[in-house]
Amino acid sequence: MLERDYAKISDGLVNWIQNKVSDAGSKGAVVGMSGGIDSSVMAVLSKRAFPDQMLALIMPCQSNSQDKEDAIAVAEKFDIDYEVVDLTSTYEHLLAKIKKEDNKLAEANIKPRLRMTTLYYYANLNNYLVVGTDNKSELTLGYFTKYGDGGIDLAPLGDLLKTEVRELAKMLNIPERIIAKPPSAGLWAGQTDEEELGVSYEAIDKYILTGEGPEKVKSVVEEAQKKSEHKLKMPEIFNL
Ligand SMILES: Nc1ncnc2c1ncn2[C@@H]1O[C@H](COP(=O)(O)OP(=O)(O)OC[C@H]2O[C@@H]([n+]3cccc(C(=O)O)c3)[C@H](O)[C@@H]2O)[C@@H](O)[C@H]1O
Ligand SMILES: Nc1ncnc2c1ncn2[C@@H]1O[C@H](COP(=O)(O)OP(=O)(O)OP(=O)(O)O)[C@@H](O)[C@H]1O
Repeated sequence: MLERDYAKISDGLVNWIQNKVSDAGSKGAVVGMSGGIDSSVMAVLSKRAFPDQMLALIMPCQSNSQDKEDAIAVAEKFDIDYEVVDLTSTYEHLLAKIKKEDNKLAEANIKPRLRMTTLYYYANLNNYLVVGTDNKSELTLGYFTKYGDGGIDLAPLGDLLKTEVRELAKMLNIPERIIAKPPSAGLWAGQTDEEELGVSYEAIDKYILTGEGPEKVKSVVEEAQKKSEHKLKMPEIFNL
């Protein structure tokens, strides 16, 4: 990986978030905290950017209770104002109304979309922006739910690879147990990113950085990238 000055990157990110929020005429930031590394980093940086105008939302949705405890532990360690909004019953109620057949991914993608809806409620209410947590590895692969965790106003970590976010997290003193957790979208019990993708973030990041790596990694990255191009664009418009 590239040698980087993570203290300088952290200061740059804080300054960037402040400028973007101010350019938008907004007053602060709302961040969803999952108990994972990316959102812990973004919550800590947003708190630095807006010490008194930053809210974290912890939104379990049939989630592992340890993740909620981890998110609360980070919020308390860094004195971050947070609310817990449990979306489980909302999710189950909606699914009971609309479900036609079993489809794990179609059902699971509703969870990040309910979180997005909730984040925007608080953003509207407080004149805050929704600060996302997607990193360069996820954006490159399109490994996020369209209009779910991809439905955000700012993507400050979008130029940092997953492995670089880990270095940034260490520099920010994010608790080790969060840094060490296997990355997971938490969409179903036992899901891990690396199992779903079939390759490790180390290998993915090396390939993104250098264009080199085993054939399997190349095909996973290139196919995912091609399949998800639409996720990073505005919807197609029929031009008159
Ligand atoms: N060419 C095209 N042009 C315009 N739109 C197109 C399209 N192809 C599909 N679509 C639309 O996109 C939909 C598919 O995209 P989407 O609904 O996102 O669904 P999809 O990409 O199938 O699933 C989301 C993936 O992201 C992963 N994820 C989700 C959440 C968080 C994280 C994480 O680690 O942080 C990872 C999740 O595990 C899963 O692998 C289609 O149903 C269709 O509506
Ligand atoms: N239970 C949750 N409560 C609040 N926000 C959540 C929750 N789960 C996911 N999110 C939001 O959606 C983003 C995508 O989360 P996800 O769990 O899919 O994996 P991730 O990209 O590995 O992020 P993280 O490392 O923060 O878990 C999170 O970073 C967070 O902002």
